[in-house]
Amino acid sequence: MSSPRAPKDAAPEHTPLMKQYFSAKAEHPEVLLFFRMGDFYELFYDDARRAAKLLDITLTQRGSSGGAPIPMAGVPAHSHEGYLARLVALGESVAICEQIGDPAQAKGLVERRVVRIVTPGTVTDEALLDERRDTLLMALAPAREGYGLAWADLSSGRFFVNEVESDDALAAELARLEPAELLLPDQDSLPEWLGAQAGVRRRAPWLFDAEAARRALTRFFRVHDLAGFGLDARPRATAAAGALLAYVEETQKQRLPHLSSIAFESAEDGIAMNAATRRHLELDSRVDGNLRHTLLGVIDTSITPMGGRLLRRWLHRPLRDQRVLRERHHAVATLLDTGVLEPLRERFRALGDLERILARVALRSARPRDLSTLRDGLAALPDIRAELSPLDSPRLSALAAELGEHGDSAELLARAVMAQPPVLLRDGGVIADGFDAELDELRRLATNADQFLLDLEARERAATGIATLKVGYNRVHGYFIEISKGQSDRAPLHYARRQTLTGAERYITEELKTFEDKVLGARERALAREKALYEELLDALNQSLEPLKRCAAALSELDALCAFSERALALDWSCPVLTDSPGIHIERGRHPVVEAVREEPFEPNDLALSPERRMLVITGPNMGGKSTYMRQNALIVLLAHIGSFVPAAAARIGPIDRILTRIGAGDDLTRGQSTFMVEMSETSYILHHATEHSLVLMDEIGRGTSTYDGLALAEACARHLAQANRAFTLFATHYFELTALANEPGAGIANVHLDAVEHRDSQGNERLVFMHAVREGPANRSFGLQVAALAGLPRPVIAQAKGLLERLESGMAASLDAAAPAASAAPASPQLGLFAPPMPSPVEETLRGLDPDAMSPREALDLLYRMKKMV
Ligand SMILES: Nc1ncnc2c1ncn2[C@@H]1O[C@H](COP(=O)(O)OP(=O)(O)OP(=O)(O)O)[C@@H](O)[C@H]1O
Repeated sequence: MSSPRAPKDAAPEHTPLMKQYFSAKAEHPEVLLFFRMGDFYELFYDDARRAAKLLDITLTQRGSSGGAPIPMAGVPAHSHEGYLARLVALGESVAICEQIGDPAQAKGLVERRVVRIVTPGTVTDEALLDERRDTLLMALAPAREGYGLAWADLSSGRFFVNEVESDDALAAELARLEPAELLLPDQDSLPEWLGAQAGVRRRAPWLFDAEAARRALTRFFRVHDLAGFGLDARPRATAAAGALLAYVEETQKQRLPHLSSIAFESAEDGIAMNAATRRHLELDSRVDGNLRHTLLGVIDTSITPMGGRLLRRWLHRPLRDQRVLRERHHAVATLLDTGVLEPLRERFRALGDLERILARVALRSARPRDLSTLRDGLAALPDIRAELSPLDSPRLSALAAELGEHGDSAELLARAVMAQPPVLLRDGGVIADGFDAELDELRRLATNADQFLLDLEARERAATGIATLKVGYNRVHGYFIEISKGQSDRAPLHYARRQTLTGAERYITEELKTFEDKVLGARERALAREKALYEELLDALNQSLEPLKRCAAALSELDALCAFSERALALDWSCPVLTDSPGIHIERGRHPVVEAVREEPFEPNDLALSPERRMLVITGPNMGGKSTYMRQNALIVLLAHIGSFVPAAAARIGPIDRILTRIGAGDDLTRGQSTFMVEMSETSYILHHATEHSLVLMDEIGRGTSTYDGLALAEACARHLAQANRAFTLFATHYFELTALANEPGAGIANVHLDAVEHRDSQGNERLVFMHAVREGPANRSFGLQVAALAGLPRPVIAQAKGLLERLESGMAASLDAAAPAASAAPASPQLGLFAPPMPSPVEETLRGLDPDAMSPREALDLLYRMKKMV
């Protein structure tokens, strides 16, 4: 951590300015200190070295203090936001030390104070935030069993808590929420992987004390107890919330009226997905970084950033409550059927990011354009309500009611704020003309001054008859009437001498003095008045903060639901049916992302899973579409559970508690685990967590190790999933042996396959055409060599492989003739069976030919030695 390394014993020799710096730095040793000096924020010592490296700015020196030169780096105050954004993105925190009061008025050193600390999880400045992603601060309170979790989004005011019982559940929550900053108690007992999370900040363990937290929270929220937040008898969550609040208060150093309540978010209410599942299904990220080719990339056509953030939250937390989901589905259908979709979406364009604007209003950092956007947004409300009012949808009606009226705020903003205010309040011109008489007067004075002076000059010339008389101004003496020396004896008596120059005399009159008093500083006073009015405006808006926040939340949800409708219409999706009876039935389902990306038409496929048919073993050629089929079904189930329509002709889905996947592509080798190790730990997670309400995808399990080990593991896992977990499972495999599982009575396992056909094209080249259609029964060929040829393997290698394959297959055929009845499950054209009996070995031949009863002990021992040599 950075700290000034200044010579300690030389402290008395430090300059007063550096003493001021050290005292500020001493309070914030762990973060970079931006020390305001005039038009710059300066960093010193180790902070300067660190910032120079991170920001690629020049490291210089500023004189010396305490007998040593002071390393220094600085950023201009007017453009410091860009630098802050970069530091925060790099996980750094920055304490902002401002000059307090007016430097021009200060006697001696101007006072300086740290006014706030910008940290990755607490930023609220527009420039430092990702528009379409929440920025979360999280605190974690470990208990003897499980953990308490609290997370807050200061840029919206949302504050949640939860409790989890295991490390697995904790990891899943971290993967879902991806906090920008994670507060952990500074103690050794935490699992090692937690410390390796992004954005970890260690805090003193006593900050995570449940009883102290309860007191701090009741004080902060001004409540008697925490029962209203669902926090009574939840010491773990309370401790986490308290630790979070302490950090927020410490860094923000101001009131936080938008943090107005805490909500308990139970993990059981959502369909559980762990980090691997989110990654495998490419919900909102991809290994190649192409975000358009993710599920979110396809479904997010929301208009407002707040709508987009809500959609992402929904996507990461599919719900289990079918009543809520049915209401969303109904709302989406209503928007579609009634033709209000486009007019409504058009209105959303005026809205902007009301949610974050309101947070900045609460934090009093809202800028003029935030207020004009809020004004325009509120002005759009009556039209939005009018579009919604005739609709017959419970959810839409509830949202219309949540919007509220906000006539007072709308009217106030319409009167108070200029049509197009400047970016910053600093130079004024924000408060509209006609809003405040005093401001109008001050502005009139400031702008009319020039004309007044010209008029005065003309009048005085006429009155005195001195044609060279001039009215002027200088900083020291203020306004004056100037008459050349030669004419000065003609100056009227009421002219009071102000200044004598070599060639001229300068005078002041009563009228000019009065004018001067009024005008001098009119601009400054107008600005001060504007700032005061701006603060009053923020006060007034803060009076209505809660209803305004509810309005922004309702608008976000409307935007998200409209995006679902728009997608359903544009992509021809249908409304899923959620039922209480277990099973998943999908007709003509498609993969939303593959379909959007591919130029050729997508082949739709059905899925039927029920309590009697729990597992599908999926076989077929490489490139045949197995992975696509599995993922599309998971995505359809997921979309149905966030309230969206789905890419299928029809879908009927029973209760689902988890989606669990093991899919090979994009294995994360950066975590220092081998491919096989990753495969097995993900499989182990699935076998431990899948229930009879879970949807499990297993893609080519066992491929990461030797063939026999792999097959044995794959079969054992498939059996366990079908018999012990009893999960709804899609099991894609190249191990043909697994197709025999379907023959076991009562196992609930069926075979489906994908196919390809070979044909010669007009040039006589062999071509492989993938059918992409899922059919009942096992596949009969794997086309591995043909796919390898397609991939460009050299012809001699393919030719040699063909020869080897033929030899292996003929060996197989011979052994199959004599083989056990298990082989009867094999198709007419056999694949190579790994567990088929191999050719007899010389040792076996020898054993078969001997008669142990006819051998002496000595002969038996000799034979044993000979056989040992044979193997
Ligand atoms: N139903 C479909 N309709 C059209 N194209 C499809 C369909 N399914 C898959 N595809 C295309 O085929 C490609 C290969 O599919 P996929 O990766 O699912 O095959 P696979 O059987 O899992 O292959 P492997 O066994 O080699 O992993 C996909 O990238 C996609 O472009």
